[in-house]
Amino acid sequence: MSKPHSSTQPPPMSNRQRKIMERQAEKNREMAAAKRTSSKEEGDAGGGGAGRENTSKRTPFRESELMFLARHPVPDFSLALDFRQPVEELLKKHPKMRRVRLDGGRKLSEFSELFGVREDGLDQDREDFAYLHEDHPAFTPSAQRTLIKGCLKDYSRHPNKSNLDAHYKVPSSGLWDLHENVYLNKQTLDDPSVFVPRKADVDNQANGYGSDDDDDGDDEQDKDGSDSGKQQETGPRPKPTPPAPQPPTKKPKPSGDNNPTPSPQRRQMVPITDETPSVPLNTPKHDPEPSSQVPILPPAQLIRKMRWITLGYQYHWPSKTYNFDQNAPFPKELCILSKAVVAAVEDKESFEYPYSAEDFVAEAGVINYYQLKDRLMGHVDRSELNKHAPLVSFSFGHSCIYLLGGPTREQSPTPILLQSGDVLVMTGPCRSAFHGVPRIIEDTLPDYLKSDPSDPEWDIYADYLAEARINLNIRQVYPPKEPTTTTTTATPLT
Ligand SMILES: O=C(O)CCC(=O)C(=O)O
Ligand SMILES: [Fe+2]
Repeated sequence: MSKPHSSTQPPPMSNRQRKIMERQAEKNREMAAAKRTSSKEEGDAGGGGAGRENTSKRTPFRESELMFLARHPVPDFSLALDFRQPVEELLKKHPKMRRVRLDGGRKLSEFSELFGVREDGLDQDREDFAYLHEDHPAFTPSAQRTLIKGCLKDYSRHPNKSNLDAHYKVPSSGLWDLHENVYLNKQTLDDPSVFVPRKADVDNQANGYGSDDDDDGDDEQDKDGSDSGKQQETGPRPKPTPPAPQPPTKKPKPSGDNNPTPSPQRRQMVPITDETPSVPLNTPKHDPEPSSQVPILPPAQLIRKMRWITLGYQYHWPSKTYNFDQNAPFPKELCILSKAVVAAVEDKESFEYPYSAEDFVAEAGVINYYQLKDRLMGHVDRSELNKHAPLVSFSFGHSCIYLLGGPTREQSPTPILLQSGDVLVMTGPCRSAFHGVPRIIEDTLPDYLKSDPSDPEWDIYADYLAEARINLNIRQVYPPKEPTTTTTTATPLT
């Protein structure tokens, strides 16, 4: 029953009025977000940071970002390269595109059974080309589900770090397990231990959370002034000495300096600029102060605030460099998988920039977790010492628009529709191209990820994916141990 409205209250709105107002509010939010991002970028690039976007100075990359992140009008998603449309149409629509035959190399399924043979027999030609047809995803639905489970449950545990670690004392068993316990009614929200406490509140207290393998290095850092976080076994591969640090063209800002109310780090809002140092610096790496303001949330909500986790050599976002003394064990299946992808595209005649799969070692990875409204602004991944090794990237869940630009933001980017199960390899000059994800596209979750009648455990993952995209990307950090002569032909990458 609706209440009669009093004269002091505004008159009730019609549905139409409400819709118009909501649309306007959304528009205002977008414009404010675009302004914030652009002023951040201008600030980072030393462009004055006036806080206002000078439309005449917008780069083609920025124009493209703005077009795809707009909600009204809805962008024309058909502008994006869709590798699953019939190949003739794809090539006709995008005359600059080439089709690369991969049949000289080994089949992906020889490397990993995650590239298994489809039960429906639709396998012919599947591995012949560097891009894919709708009926021939690189990953079978069940392989995608396996990797998604890995990304959410297994790889997100310590010692791998997540953005939440800066402010929360996440238990060593992982946030997903806690979420699962509540989801499966093994624990209820009446149980205080299901709420992950703030780091600021529990630091220096015996709290039952954390353990040796929960050590994030913060305390060590303060103690001795160096980035001496947890030392991990680095394995049999000797660490090459990193080249002498070069002074950055612009001083990297100390972390958390302009973030008075820290929230779980949103990597999306920290674009990497042209001036980001191209080699890791051996400077102390400071983390933001744990905030006493971050909300205490039920696991189902906190899990949606997880934006990234790092695998292998732990990446330090505030300084955009690696922590070379924090090398978490790299999941073996991901080493095999990424090597298989590099092998599939190695040394083909069509490529001018071969990289030998033998030289490829998966040493670091990032898993990006996107909620539907999230975005990752244009950047170049330039923190790895090895700028020639391909970057191998897997997409799961909702589709996105991926903008692939050139060496500067001046080059107009190519929008690519990345769908669940797609594999993207950035290699050759493309390895140092600007790229970003301005848009996750709603209602694009494939049916096979919405439910799995054969797996009752899948429901919790399906719920999460109903509003999410996951990107797993894998990098080689160091140059190969014994470089082969064929790998050094690439043009220098800035
Ligand atoms: O989400 C993606 O597809 C891209 C992620 C990315 O560029 C990165 O993590 O550096
Ligand atoms: Fe990237």
